[in-house]
Amino acid sequence: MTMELTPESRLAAHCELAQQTRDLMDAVALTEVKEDELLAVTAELAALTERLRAASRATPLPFDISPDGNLRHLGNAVIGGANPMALPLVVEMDGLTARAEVTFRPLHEGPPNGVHGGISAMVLDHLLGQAAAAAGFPGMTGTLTLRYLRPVPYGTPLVATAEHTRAEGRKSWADGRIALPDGTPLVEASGVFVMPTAWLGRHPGT
Ligand SMILES: CCCCCCCC(=O)SCCNC(=O)CCNC(=O)[C@H](O)C(C)(C)COP(=O)(O)OP(=O)(O)OC[C@H]1O[C@@H](n2cnc3c(N)ncnc32)[C@H](O)[C@@H]1OP(=O)(O)O
Repeated sequence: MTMELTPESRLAAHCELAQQTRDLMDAVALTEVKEDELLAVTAELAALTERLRAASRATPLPFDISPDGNLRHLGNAVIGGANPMALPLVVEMDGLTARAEVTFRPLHEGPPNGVHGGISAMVLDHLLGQAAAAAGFPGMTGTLTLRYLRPVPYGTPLVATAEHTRAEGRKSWADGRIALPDGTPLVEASGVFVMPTAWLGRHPGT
């Protein structure tokens, strides 16, 4: 794991850029402006892309320690504030349960008016993994099993939760779900997380 010391003000500016980019992505997905305007905006964006590429890294921002002392990963595709692909999901621990409020956007459409199943899977993969890690059993996803019970709407506040259930050697298990605020489950997930051999010795008890 690489740790970097980057000034907080620059990281905050990077996160603002990522948020502006998310807003742009939403606007692109929904725009109805005329063709000449599409072409003009495309040209402006191409110029902006080149400005950002003037100084570029090979990989997204790595794990680091935030000023409040917590491990964070601003480049992560699910929780990373500096990654425009990320929702970003804000995961909180409620006892041993990992919990995140999530409102999907039209950008996440799979079936008409619903969220793509792969997007739900991505959120649950992360949340289950974080629950296992918080319980002291970090690992890579080995197997993720999903049960899609009801279509997942976008534009509606939803709640995603996950909890570690058991561990055996390098393997650990977690369950989770995405649900309506009244608890009605929409998607359920179970996952097996395996601590790679290369991680052995880096974590307590391994
Ligand atoms: C806090 C942050 C949370 C982040 C959550 C996000 C998680 C992710 O998205 S991770 C990315 C997606 N996952 C991957 O890329 C994983 C790719 N696969 C791998 O790296 C390896 O195959 C890995 C690590 C899963 C297993 O490799 P390795 O350690 O060599 O396994 P191996 O020694 O053969 O097996 C160890 C045990 O795990 C089991 N196992 C191996 N692979 C799997 C699997 N895919 N599913 C279930 N069990 C498995 C084996 O049966 C064995 O069990 P037992 O000890 O009972 O015999």
